[in-house]
Parts: sequence; C-alpha cells; structure tokens
Amino acid sequence: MRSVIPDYLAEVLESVESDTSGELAGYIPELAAADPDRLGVAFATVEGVVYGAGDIDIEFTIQSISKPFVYALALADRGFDPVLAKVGVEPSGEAFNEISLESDTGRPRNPMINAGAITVHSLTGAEDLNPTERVERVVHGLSAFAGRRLEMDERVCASEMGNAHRNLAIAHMLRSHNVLTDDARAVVDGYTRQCSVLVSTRDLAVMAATLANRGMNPLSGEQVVPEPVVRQVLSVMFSCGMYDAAGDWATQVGIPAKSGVAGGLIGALPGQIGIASFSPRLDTHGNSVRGVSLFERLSADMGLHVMEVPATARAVVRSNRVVGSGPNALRVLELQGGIGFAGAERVVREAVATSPPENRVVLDLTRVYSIDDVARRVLLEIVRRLTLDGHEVYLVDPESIVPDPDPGDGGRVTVVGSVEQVITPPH
Ligand SMILES: NC(=O)CC[C@H](N)C(=O)O
Repeated sequence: MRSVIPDYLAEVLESVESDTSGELAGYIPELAAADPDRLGVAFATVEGVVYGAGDIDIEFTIQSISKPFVYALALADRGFDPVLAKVGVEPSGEAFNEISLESDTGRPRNPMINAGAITVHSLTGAEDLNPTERVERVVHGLSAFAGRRLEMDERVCASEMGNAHRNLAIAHMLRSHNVLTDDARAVVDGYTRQCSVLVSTRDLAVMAATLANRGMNPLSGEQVVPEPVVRQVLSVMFSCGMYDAAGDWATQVGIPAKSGVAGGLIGALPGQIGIASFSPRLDTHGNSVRGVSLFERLSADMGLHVMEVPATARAVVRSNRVVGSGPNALRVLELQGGIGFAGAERVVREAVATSPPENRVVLDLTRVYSIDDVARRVLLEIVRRLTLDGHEVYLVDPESIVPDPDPGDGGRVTVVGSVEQVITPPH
C-alpha cells in the first residue's frame, strides 16, 4: 500500500497553486529575482518521518525563520535572565522591521521582530566571541536543528547587506540605548548572515519537528536545546511569529509559526509534527501568500489547532473491576494513555466513587505511556489515602513509569510487574 499522506499533500498543493497574488520581497534585490512559482510543503513527524509534495528540496534563504531558532540558542547559551533583560516577549502588532522599543523598559518588544532578533543574535554563544565566531555558533546551531550542515548564500547576504539601511537604523537605535553593546554594523552583518543560511522545505520541516519534539532532533537524536527553552520559543512563536497578522493566525490556524521573506513558513505542533512550506510571493505583512493558505487548509482538514485537543482525561480509566472473590478479591483500576492533571483528577473521582470494599487495591499502569509531574503526585496521594483507609495498595508498573514511588506520610505501595503477581505472589 502507498502512504496516503503524500497524496493528500499533493492535493492540498494543487488547491493553492493557481493563486499568484502577492509580491516578491522587493527590498532585497537578490530575493526579488527569485522564481516566484516555486511551491512545496512538507511534514516531519517527531519520529523523523518526512512527507512532502512539490519543491521540497529546492534551497532558499531562511530569513526570519532563523529568529525562533537563534532565540533558542541564545536562551540555551546565556540562560533566560540575561536574554529577557534585553528582549521582551510582548506581541508588537507592528511590522517586522518597525523601528520601535518598549517605552517603559527600552527593550525591543519581542525576538520575532528585527529589533529583537538583531539583539538576540548578539546574545548567542559566549560573550567574548568575535563576530565571525558568533556567526559560526549560529550556523552550527541552525545545522543541529536541521540535522545536517547548512551553508550560507553569500550573494543574498551581500545583496541584503548592501541595502540594510533599515536594519542598520534599528541597530544604531539599539546601540544608543545600550541594548546592543557591540558594534552596530558588525551585529547587523552577523544577523544578515544568519538570515542568509540556505535551507530546503524538508530541512525546515525537520527543524520545526525538533521544536515539536521538545528540542530533540528526530533524525539525529541530538537534544539541541533544553525543554524549557522550547516552551519559551513556541510560546513566543504563537503570539508573535506572524508579526501584525499574529492574532488572525492564532485564531485561524492556531499553530506556533514563523515566516521568512524568502517565502518559507514553518509551524511546530507540540508532540506531533513540524510543518514547512515554500512559496515566495508575500502578502503585505511579509508572509507567504500560498503558505498561509496551505496552513489554513492543513489546520482545518487535520484538526491541528493547538486549542482543539481531544478530551484525553475521559479515557484515562480503562476499566474498574474486581478480580477474584472473598477476602482475596482485588479491586483493579486499569489506567491508560498519557496522564496529565485532568486525567489524574478523573482517577481520583473514580477512586472516591468506588470507595473499594476490597482490602487489596491495584492501580494498573501497564497501558500508561506518560504521566506528568502533577499527575504522579496526585496518584501517589491516592495511594497514601487508600493506605490510611486500611487498604493494601499495589502499583502494576512494568516499565517504571513512576520510578521509586513514595506516597510519603503513612502511605505504602508495592510495585509489581503484572496483576497476576498480586493474585499469586511469587514465592
Ligand atoms: N521577515 C523577514 O524574513 C526579514 C528578514 C530579513 N533578513 C530582514 O531582516 O529584513
């Protein structure tokens, strides 16, 4: 059987193909000379499978799509406080190249607009790197997100640098407020190099999938940046990634995203997939026209809006049954799936409503594949209260999903590998 996914992607591409509205990025001459008809879309799953349709191996410059990744590198390299001291996280509702600062703090409003991104570039790597070393740090980091060594397009870089009046104005403003402490021109040069890194739609899908996969590149297995950094980056992408179209995007598409003026667009759906598209004609916000249409269609067809999630809590209790009879009867609560706070609350309700008459109570976690911190604490508290009510409590946990369970304060629990081991304990 052939996979259905590439066929679906090809069909979605076809549905947007005839739209030739929008303009190439005119302010960078080399980009204005690009082939406007290129069109591609790709998915990369958190397991590293890539599906695509159209021009997914054509390279183009990453431009502003570098911003969330380089923000991640700066947060990983310097820590949160020094970066947040210099760059805010508030949506600006302004164009990407607005010359503006937060009036109260004097910081650029967020790392997705140029003022923030130019500052963030200067915050990558160790403080004492020279500009060349800093660019190398950035290219190396972007390459780790892509899972292969990325190169730079020197022509696009030179072309943008020769016309970088606006970014230079921004950098000089930043320097005059001491947000930048390095030479303004050198930082713009480094930032422009960062924007000139060549990627394909396939690369961008993998880079987005690395964000979707909590910072671990699904192809190379490398943990590129720590998990808390990824949460920060995805949050900022969600609120600021599409500039002055961010609100429309958040409601219509609902996927943390970032666009670039060469026509690339990425979306990262936490825990699921990275998506990327390429189509060079841009709307008035500087976002790819057909890219936006593609994402709208994908999100609607596939239910990808992050605010639209299945009610996983309801399915957490798979069964609640009695095994055996008489004084040896066991009460078995069989749980399943991923358990977060709402799922744990469901288990509490089940335990309270059952108020098991049986002496021995088993929580069977065999079919649980993840349990977050708050859910683990709630489960252990259930164990503790059951113990205090006079029950003998067992945790069936063959894969140590709750390692070293300690219900504390009078709670007791016996960990076993299967329900059978409770019925007939090994001698
Ligand atoms: N939105 C973008 O992709 C802008 C990136 C471009 N290098 C700039 O700084 O103007």
